[in-house]
Amino acid sequence: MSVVEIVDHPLIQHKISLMRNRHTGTREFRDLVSEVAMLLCYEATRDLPTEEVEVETPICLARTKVLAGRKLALVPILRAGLGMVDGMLNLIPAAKVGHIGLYRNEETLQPVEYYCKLPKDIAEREVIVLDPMLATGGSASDAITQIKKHGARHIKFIGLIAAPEGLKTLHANHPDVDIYVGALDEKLNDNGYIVPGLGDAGDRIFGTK
Ligand SMILES: O=P(O)(O)OC[C@H]1O[C@H](OP(=O)(O)OP(=O)(O)O)[C@H](O)[C@@H]1O
Ligand SMILES: O=c1cc[nH]c(=O)[nH]1
Ligand SMILES: [Mg+2]
Repeated sequence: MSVVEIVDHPLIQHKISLMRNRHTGTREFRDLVSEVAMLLCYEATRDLPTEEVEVETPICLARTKVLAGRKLALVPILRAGLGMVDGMLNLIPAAKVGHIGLYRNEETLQPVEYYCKLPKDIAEREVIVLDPMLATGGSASDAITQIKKHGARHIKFIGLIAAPEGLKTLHANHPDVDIYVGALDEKLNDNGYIVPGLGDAGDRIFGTK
């Protein structure tokens, strides 16, 4: 059974509220994206396997645990997913990073792919796909289909805010993928934006509007 989790930790709720505020500027917004990504990473990596090692502390020899060398890859969906990479790498610095470029056609809301560069050994890695916004779910679904075509079998998705439509579509298209989001919002508006949402995540991260 895959996981679909709304990680409504108080710190995440607080930081997402700051991000929703239209008066929050680019610099603060970017820091918040990174911080929330880090908090969601903590939850999404809870099931990573560990192994026992022996460590010499200043006091004695101790048997203790470290990560059991599972190889990870992060795949941000460009552009907005890029804002989540540094926060994730703070916690899992050994992860490789692939990139998938997608934008939504503003009229049809269908995702259009313009870039794909993944680690060569992606099929052997546990993959975490990153995108702050899960709106219709089309972009995340297409990105994961593309990653599966390259052989990856263990995939998780981390987003900051989801619409019910997006969560449903992603789960229906990829029932094997664990999904972690920081908030589940009310609905999509007629332009496919999440309500109440936070606006266009890419524009707010990069200051393009
Ligand atoms: O679930 P969906 O309906 O597919 O919408 C979500 C997508 O829309 C945004 O990207 P956008 O097209 O604005 O591109 P950008 O990141 O370059 O701004 C967002 O970052 C997701 O990738
Ligand atoms: O609300 C939305 C929907 C799609 N993409 C965004 O950046 N925001
Ligand atoms: Mg955008």
